[in-house]
Amino acid sequence: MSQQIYDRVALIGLGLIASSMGHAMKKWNLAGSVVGHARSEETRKAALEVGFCDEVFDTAAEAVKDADLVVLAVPVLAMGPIAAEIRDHLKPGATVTDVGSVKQAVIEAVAPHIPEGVDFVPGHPLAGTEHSGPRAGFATLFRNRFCLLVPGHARPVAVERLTRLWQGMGANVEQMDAAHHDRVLAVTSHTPHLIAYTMVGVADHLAQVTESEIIKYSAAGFRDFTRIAASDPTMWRDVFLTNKEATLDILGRFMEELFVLQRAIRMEDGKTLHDYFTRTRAIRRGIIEAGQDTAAPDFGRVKAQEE
Ligand SMILES: NC(=O)c1ccc[n+]([C@@H]2O[C@H](COP(=O)([O-])OP(=O)(O)OC[C@H]3O[C@@H](n4cnc5c(N)ncnc54)[C@H](O)[C@@H]3O)[C@@H](O)[C@H]2O)c1
Ligand SMILES: O=C(O)C(=O)C[C@]1(C(=O)O)C=C[C@@H](O)C=C1
Repeated sequence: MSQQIYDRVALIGLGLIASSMGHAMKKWNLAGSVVGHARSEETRKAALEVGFCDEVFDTAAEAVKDADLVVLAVPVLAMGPIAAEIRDHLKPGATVTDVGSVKQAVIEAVAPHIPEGVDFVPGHPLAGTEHSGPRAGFATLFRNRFCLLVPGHARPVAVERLTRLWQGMGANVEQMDAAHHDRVLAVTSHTPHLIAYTMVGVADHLAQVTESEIIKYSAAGFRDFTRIAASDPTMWRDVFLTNKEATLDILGRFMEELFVLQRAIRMEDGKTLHDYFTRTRAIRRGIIEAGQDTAAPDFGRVKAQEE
């Protein structure tokens, strides 16, 4: 049985990530109580019904009162206004964190509202699904996934405590600076999502392929694209608007490579295609091998948490 790390945790925004955190904190007894706020009554009711919140509040200001940890789990562009709303209601000594997919923009928007005596430790769990809302969460979402923390000026004791919470939820925690985070994520998450959205859009626009054919003949690769392209539109709109430069840079490089392959196909240059695919296959194998070494399930710890 894990040890409680916070007495009271307030989740602001009760969607996939917040509900998964709530479930995980309850399952492994990491918080004395979990309270929450969502704008809609329907979402607040769902959070109580599903059981990942003990109490819900109509406003974020009420929810954060007395909380030791406040988790901002709303779309990236909503973080700043929420921080402004809660600033005068935070408990002295509390920690504020967020789970946004972009870090520099969140820090710029939130940090100015963090009062003296409160620590801000931005974070980002590298785990998700294409589903959203309070019924989408599950306790094991973060298990064996990375959670990146960007501690900035936060006190080490606050960073260490939040690290223990994420570890308790099964994540491997690492620290990174915000600019590097945004660049890495532009490569590994943001641009791939944009490509998936585009590919599904292209298929949709092809007049000669009817919708039923797309579904009927959907091969595994395309189905994976449709899964990714089903992700929440508000969340991803905010990601691209706030990680603009890094995404545009990676997208530019992507298009350069695409033109190389396009030319190789037109010129029937099989060697270029074969060499390219050999290189990418090695990258995929490297990721899997790295997973076996570093990000592989720590069965001992997970088992201990389950007991
Ligand atoms: N879904 C993923 O794969 C994933 C993974 C890691 C991090 N994130 C990040 O986590 C955060 C939450 O994402 P999620 O997947 O849980 O989303 P979600 O859509 O499931 O939930 C978001 C919640 O925020 C609320 N909300 C939306 N706009 C709001 C506003 N203006 N003011 C107040 N509340 C608002 C929604 O009603 C909902 O309760 C985002 O910042 C996202 O970038 C998402
Ligand atoms: O698995 C998925 O559905 C995801 O897209 C999760 C994913 C990712 O790109 O890996 C999406 C956004 C995040 O900020 C973190 C994780």
